[in-house]
Amino acid sequence: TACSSKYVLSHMHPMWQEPLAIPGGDRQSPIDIVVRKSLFDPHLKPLVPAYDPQTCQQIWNNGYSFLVEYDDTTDKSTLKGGPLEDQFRLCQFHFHWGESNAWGSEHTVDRKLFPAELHIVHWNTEKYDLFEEAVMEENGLAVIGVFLKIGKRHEGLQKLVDALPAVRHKDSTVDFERFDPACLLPSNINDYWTYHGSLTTPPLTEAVTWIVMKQHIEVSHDQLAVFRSLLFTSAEEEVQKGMVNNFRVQQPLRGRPIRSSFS
Ligand SMILES: Cc1cc(=S)c(O)co1
Ligand SMILES: [Zn+2]
Repeated sequence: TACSSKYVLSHMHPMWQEPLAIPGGDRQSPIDIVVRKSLFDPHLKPLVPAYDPQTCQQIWNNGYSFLVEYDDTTDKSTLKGGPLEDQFRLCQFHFHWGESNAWGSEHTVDRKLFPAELHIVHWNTEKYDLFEEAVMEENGLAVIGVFLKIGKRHEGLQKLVDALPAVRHKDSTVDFERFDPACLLPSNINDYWTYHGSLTTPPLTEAVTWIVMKQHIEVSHDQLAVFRSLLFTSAEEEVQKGMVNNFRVQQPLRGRPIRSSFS
C-alpha cells in the first residue's frame, strides 16, 4: 500500500544514526508532555475514528518495527475530528518498545516512561493524493499515540501476537486480515494531548499532528515478550539482533504549545 512505501521506511535500520541537523528541526518528536504546561482547548472536538477491518492487508517487519498495513486506496478507514481540520486515511499501525518493562515508549508524561507505545498512522487525503506526498508536508499526517502498560492480557491484540513469529526477520511479510485497530484504543478516546511534531523515524519530517491518548491500554508481559522475539536483522545476516529499544530519544519542545482536550 502507498503508506508502506518502501522509500519512506525502507532505509530505516536499527538504532539508525540520528542525523546531525534536521531541516527546520524545531518541531521534532517525541517529546515529554509536561501536564501542567499543557493548555485545555475547549474547541477541540471528539475524535472520530471509523475503521473498516476489511481494509487490513498484511504485517511487515521493516527492520525497525512491525507495521500492520491497511489498503489506503479508498476512504473506507478514516480518522477525523479532534484537532483535525481535514479527513485522514488509515494506512498503518506499529509499536515502539523497550528490552525491559521499565522503558520503551517514545513520548513520556511528566517524564513517566511506559513499556511500549502504539502509533496509528493516517494521512491527509483532502490535501494530498499519496502518502509519499503527505509525509513531506506540514499537515500531512495524523498519528494517534497510545501508551501500553503491563497488566492483563489484551484479547484483541492476541490475534496479532500469534501472527508475529511469521515476520520474525527484517523484510518478511505475512497476510493479515480483518483486524480492527479500534480494539487497541483505550475506552476513553476523548481525553488526549495534541501538538505538532514529526515522524520519530527517518525521514523525521515535521508532518505530524500528534494525538496522544491520556488513558493507556494494558497488555500482558507474555504478549510484549513476543514483540521482543522479533529481529532487526534479515534471515541472511550472520549476527541476529533482537528488535528492542526501537524508540527515538526525546526532542526539545522549542516553545511549541501542547493542547489538552480535557481540563
Ligand atoms: C510514518 C511513520 C510514522 C512513525 S511515528 C513511525 O515510527 C514510522 O513511520
Ligand atoms: Zn512510530
